[in-house]
Amino acid sequence: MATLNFFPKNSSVLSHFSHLNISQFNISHFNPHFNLNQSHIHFPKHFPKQEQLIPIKTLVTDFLDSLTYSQFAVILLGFCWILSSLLQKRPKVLNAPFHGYRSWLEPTFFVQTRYVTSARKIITSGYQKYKDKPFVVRRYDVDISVLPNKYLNELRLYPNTKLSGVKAQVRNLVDKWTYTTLMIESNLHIRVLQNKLTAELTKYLDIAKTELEYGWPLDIPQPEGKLLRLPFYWVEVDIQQMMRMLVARMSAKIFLGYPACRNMEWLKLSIDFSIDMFTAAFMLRMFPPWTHPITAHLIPARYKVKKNLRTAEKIIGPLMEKHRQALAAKEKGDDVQEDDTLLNWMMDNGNEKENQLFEMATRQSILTLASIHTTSMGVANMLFDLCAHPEWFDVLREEIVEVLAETKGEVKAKEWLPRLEKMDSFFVESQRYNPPILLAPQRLAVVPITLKDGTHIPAGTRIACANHNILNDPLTTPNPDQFDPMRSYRKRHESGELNKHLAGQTDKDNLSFGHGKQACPGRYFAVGEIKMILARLLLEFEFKYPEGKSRPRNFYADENVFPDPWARLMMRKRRT
Ligand code: HEM
Repeated sequence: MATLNFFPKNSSVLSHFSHLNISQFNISHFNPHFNLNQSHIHFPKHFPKQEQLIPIKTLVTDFLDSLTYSQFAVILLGFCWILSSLLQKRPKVLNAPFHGYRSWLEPTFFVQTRYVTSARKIITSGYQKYKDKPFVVRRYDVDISVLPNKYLNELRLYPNTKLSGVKAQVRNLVDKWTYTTLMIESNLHIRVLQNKLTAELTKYLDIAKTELEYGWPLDIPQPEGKLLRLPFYWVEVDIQQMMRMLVARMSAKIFLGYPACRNMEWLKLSIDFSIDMFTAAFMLRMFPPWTHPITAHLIPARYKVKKNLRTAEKIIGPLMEKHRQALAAKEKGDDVQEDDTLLNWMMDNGNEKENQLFEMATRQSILTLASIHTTSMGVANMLFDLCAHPEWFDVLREEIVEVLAETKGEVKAKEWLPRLEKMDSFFVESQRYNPPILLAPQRLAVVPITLKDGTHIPAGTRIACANHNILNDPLTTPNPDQFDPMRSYRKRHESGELNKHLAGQTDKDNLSFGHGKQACPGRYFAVGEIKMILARLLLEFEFKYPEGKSRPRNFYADENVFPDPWARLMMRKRRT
């Protein structure tokens, strides 16, 4: 086997190191509790003499000589990895303590590795320990300074040029290698949600409903189903996948219109894109940025992202061309009928660059990333919670029947949406237990910021709030361990604040959709979709857990949360 012959025996290479002063290394990176200046740490007054180093030197040379080229390459890469971690700038809130170390001896790499699966434990113990003070958790790629929510009212006044949500998001996606940089360059995808979708919410919910009706017999098994047949006895189903399909159809209808919303290639893409993008970014974050030019090419999920984007171009291109032709025909005075799609609005309101095919196709794909899994998880989690607390099925069903009676079967979202108050309250409670993320909102400090009480946030610092812990703090939610789905319903009616405590509204205690001007711009549409799907499911079907199963546990990948992908439910058609 070929081995490396590094140093001729008795070479003087090692003696070159004897002049180095150990304190030049940033040992605190390995463990921040390790302070070279602490008086209880003693170093010998003199470094060993050259003759004393000879046995070590022989050992090292023998070791290096025995290595194969590939072993050496792995060791070299590991060395560079550690070195670059030491040199990488990881700004944090000044004087905020690091949290998550098991002892002062534990290397940072171990803490970062534990964060991948134990972020919940680390953040929760930090929240309990520091409560009113900032602390720092360590992810492979970034240190996140977790701030108490007492700062939120002050922080929300900073514009996104100083505290940026989108920059935090694209860093999470490792933008340079996942084609998401365009989210920073233009906010067209946010403007369309704020100025068009939310401004005309009930109109778009009604449009989405037509697609729900189309997809219902295709995605939800039923006795007279076209593809899937559900007899009147119990059948085990993958409820999460069903919900993803329905939500993908509804989103496609409002974004791209007919017939693209029936294009299976687009529907598949809009479900897969999030998974591929998340996996690619998650893998990339494990490696230091200087390795990305190499590692990015070794990550299969990134190729899938690329492939998805090529497919998106293939589908979006003809739609853009069609709209351009329609505009030209309208200018000539022709009467042209078009679907009222968000894509058309984006084309009409976007500049030349935003209207380039690659940009538009990527932006549409990013919108699927933000909207489909989050919303479908919302419905699936409500069903999981209902099956764990089945006494609430009838309460929600009664409300739906009442609303249908009150509105005389009116199907317009404007009528039914605000009346499903108990379902709204149930969703808020379900989200309290099952947030999609443990640290929200996340912001990147673009400039240095000093808060009123002197807390200093250097430029480049990632800050966030422990949304899940805040909402589950007894000070925010009395008896937080009790699943009480009518909490916000009672709050509204007891205080007379009928327009408050609703799903989708954010405040400093409820950050499930983020906070401030940069809060989720699709949240009201998401809540409407969730209510629309759940109401129909509850009216037509019964649900329960398979024999011996109970509420599935949540999985964690860094601070992201998702329900057990293998969880199943039993469903059967209701005999009404
Ligand atoms: C239950 C469903 C959803 C949940 C839980 C959710 C949650 C969130 C959260 C926590 C944020 C970060 C906000 C912040 O930093 O303050 C966010 C951002 C965002 N969401 Fe949602 N979301 C949902 C549905 C949707 C839908 C349906 C859409 C699109 C129609 C959407 C589009 C976006 C976009 C574009 C952003 C980025 C905003 C920005 O960069 O300023 N979301 N969402």
